[in-house]
Amino acid sequence: MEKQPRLLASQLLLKNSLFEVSLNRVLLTWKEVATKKKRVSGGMHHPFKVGTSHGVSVSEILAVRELDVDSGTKDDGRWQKMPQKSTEAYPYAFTVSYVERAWQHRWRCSDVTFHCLEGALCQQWVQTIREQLTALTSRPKHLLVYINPYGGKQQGERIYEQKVAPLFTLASISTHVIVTEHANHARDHLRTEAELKKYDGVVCVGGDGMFSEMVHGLVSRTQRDNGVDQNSPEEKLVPCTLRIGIIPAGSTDCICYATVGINDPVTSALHIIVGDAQAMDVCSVHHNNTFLRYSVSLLGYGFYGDVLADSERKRWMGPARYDFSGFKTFLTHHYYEGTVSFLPATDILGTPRDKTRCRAGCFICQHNGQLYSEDAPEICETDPDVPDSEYKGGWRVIRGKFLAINAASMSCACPRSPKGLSPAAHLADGTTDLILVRKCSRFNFLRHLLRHTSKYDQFDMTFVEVHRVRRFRFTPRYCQSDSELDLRENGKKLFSQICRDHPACSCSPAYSSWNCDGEILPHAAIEVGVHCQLIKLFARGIEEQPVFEDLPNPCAV
Ligand SMILES: CCCCCCCCCCCCC/C=C/[C@@H](O)[C@H](CO)NC(=O)CCCCCCCCCCCCCCC
Ligand SMILES: Nc1ncnc2c1ncn2[C@@H]1O[C@H](COP(=O)(O)OP(=O)(O)OP(=O)(O)O)[C@@H](O)[C@H]1O
Ligand SMILES: [Ca+2]
Repeated sequence: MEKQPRLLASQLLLKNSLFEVSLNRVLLTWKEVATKKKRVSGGMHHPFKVGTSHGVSVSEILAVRELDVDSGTKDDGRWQKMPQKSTEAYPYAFTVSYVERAWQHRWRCSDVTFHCLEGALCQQWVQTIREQLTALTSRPKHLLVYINPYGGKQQGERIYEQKVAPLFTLASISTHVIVTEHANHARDHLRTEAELKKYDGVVCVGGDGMFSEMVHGLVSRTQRDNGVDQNSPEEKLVPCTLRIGIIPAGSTDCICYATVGINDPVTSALHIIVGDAQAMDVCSVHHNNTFLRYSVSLLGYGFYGDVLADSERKRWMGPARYDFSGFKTFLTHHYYEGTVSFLPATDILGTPRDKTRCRAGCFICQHNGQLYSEDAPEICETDPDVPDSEYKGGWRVIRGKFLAINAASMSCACPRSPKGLSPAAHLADGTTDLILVRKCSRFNFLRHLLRHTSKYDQFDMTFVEVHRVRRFRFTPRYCQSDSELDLRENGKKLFSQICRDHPACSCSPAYSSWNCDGEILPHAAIEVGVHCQLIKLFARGIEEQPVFEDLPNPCAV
């Protein structure tokens, strides 16, 4: 890294030891200096350096405040006990709050207090650090916050008040907080009423369902403001400028997992405060040229659709409903017939079987995002060796009986499956991973499911295939027309009809439902397109390792 000119350097007291403290445009560092004098050549007394350096990136400083040492209080009102020695000899002090990395991608707010000999020096430090922070233009100053009081374990309000609001106050972020009163309250407010010009970002406190509300509100609003028709599946959508923050308080929190690495409210609040940005792909889902919904994580037909449909009736069970319904759906073992057509993404870097993972600063997302913005042609080579598939104008067509059809636009990592449904999927590469699980025995399907929780490859099975695609369509076998909905309402009739027609079948119903990020879609026949980097989150992707490899953890102080 290019050496940055020093802005300030002083010897300050920290926990009764003298430190050489230095600030440049990138780093605040401090290194212990021995207090014992040592005679060196030339007859002068020089302090000799002991201990190791501690450093924090300026971009990860949350706040700085002067301490009123005489009265023994911080200016945030909290009492602080001053060491006797420092109050006598170093009567002025300031505290720097900064991001400290803890276990498993968690971030914590840590404080370090430096004591100065003179008030002017103390003020100079505070002022210079404040100027540095003001220069960080990506940091939000005004946020619009929506809290779902009923998400997950119904702890949204408590989590926000106790863990998040104090951090926003510390970082001088002003908020307008709305506690939602009904489902889609946040979505509709964002889409029609919210004065978005007043804010630097929107935040939701809740689970994936609340995040989905934010996406729908913000994307729809942006298209409306720019005169784009959402109902046209071919339309290129306009990216949203406001970033979205998620304070996790839901049942699955898979967006948090995949974008931050953990579902921890404090960690997410800190990513918002430092003004992180992570672009994300969004899929639009249409039926017969009518817009249905957007999806950012999972579009699942068959297994995950059936799990969701069953679990919706058991919301009272809380997050455990998914395990209960998952077990039940596994036992029912239904398969569904239909045709999947898709446009493979052939011009991009990366495949769903890669060992590399989408991580902070992902090169594949950067590269493919650039390709997408240059409107590279989507050409697909034909592959005559693939059985029961056809090619039509670059599209591949596969007919079959499927236990599950899943499209994962990101890994979908979550506590149930830390590597996710598609471990090598990318957050912002303009593609979704289409996973086809064909009809197989219960035992084999269990093996496939179990591999989501182990190091073994869930795609390395004869009945599973995975394709990285830009668009796809699905048409269920028993319904090629608009009468699909009526038929679905008359499901029982159709079910028995099919069983009469196919006496050897295992009595699978004709239709499943699509699980679209945890919402049931009203149609089985859908068309899906990926919109590369349509939204931005207050996140940076999962960090691979600590930023300062050569410096010890600042929490050592
Ligand atoms: C044997 C254990 C196998 C475990 C395999 C687990 C794979 C789990 C993969 C989870 C992927 C979640 C994708 C996230 C989707 C979100 O947009 C959405 C909204 O929050 N969540 C769900 O739809 C919620 C969907 C929740 C689905 C839970 C499925 C649980 C399956 C349990 C199967 C038990 C079989 C036991 C046989 C003895
Ligand atoms: N005030 C409210 N009353 C009832 N439902 C609400 C309210 N506010 C939001 N919702 C709806 O609650 C649903 C679930 O919320 P949320 O996503 O926060 O939690 P969850 O379902 O427990 O978590 P996950 O989506 O991660 O499984 C959302 O789809 C949202 O539309
Ligand atoms: Ca993607």
